[in-house]
Amino acid sequence: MKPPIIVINFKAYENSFGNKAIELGKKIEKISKEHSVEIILSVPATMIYRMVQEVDLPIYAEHVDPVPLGAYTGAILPEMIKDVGAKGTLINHSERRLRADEIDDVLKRTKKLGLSSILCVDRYELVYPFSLLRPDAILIEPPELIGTGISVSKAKPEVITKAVDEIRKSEGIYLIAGAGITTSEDVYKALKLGAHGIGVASAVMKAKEPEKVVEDFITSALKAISS
Ligand SMILES: O=C(CO)COP(=O)(O)O
Repeated sequence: MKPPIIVINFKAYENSFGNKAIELGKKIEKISKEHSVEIILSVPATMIYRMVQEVDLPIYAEHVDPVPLGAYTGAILPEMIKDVGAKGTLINHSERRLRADEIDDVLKRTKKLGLSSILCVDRYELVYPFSLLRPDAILIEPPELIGTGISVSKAKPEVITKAVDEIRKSEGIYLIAGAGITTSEDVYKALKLGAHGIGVASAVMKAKEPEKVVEDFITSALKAISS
C-alpha cells in the first residue's frame, strides 16, 4: 500500500460479479498501469478467485467472518480468502459491522496470514483506539453519506481533518477517507485535507463510463499529492 491509495469497493451491484466485474476490473487495471498508481479492488467473496486469476491488481475481500476453523456453515474465513489469492480484506465496513473483540481477532489472524487489512470506522473518535490494533489502514466513512453522492470531503471535511490528527498519534498506519466521493474535486479535497487515499463504490460501480471516473480520480489524487 502506498499513497495515493485508491480502494474501489465493488459491493453487490449488478456489475459487481460475473463477466461484468471482470471487464470492469480489467479496465481499472489498464488505467492503474498507465498512471503507475496501484488500485485496490475489494470484491464479493465469490469473485475473489476469478479476479485474482484475470486482473493484475491487489484483490481484497469485502468482509471476513470472525469465526475459527470448524463447524461454521457458510463462513468465509481469512484463511479461505488467502487460499484463493486475496491480498487483504476490508474489516468492519458500515454494511458489515463486527464487534470490537471480533475486529481484534480478525486482525490478529490476517496479520498472521500475511494479509493486508483496511479497518473501517464510522467516526474519528475510533481512529486512534482502533489504530492500536495495528491494521494497515483505517478507512473512515460517515455511514449517512455512503451512496448519497454527497462527499465526506465537502459535507464533513472536519471528519477527515480530525481523523488525520488521530492517525498521526500512531506510526505507520494510513488514513483513507470515503463516503459519497463522486467527483475528482472530492478526491482532490480529501487528499488535501490529509487523507492518504480514498474509498469509493457507487461513483464507479454506477457510472456509464467507470474507466473515465477512475482516471479522473487518479489524476486528481496525483495532483493533490504533488502540489
Ligand atoms: O462504502 C463505501 C466504500 O467502502 C463508499 O460508498 P460510496 O462511494 O457509494 O459512497
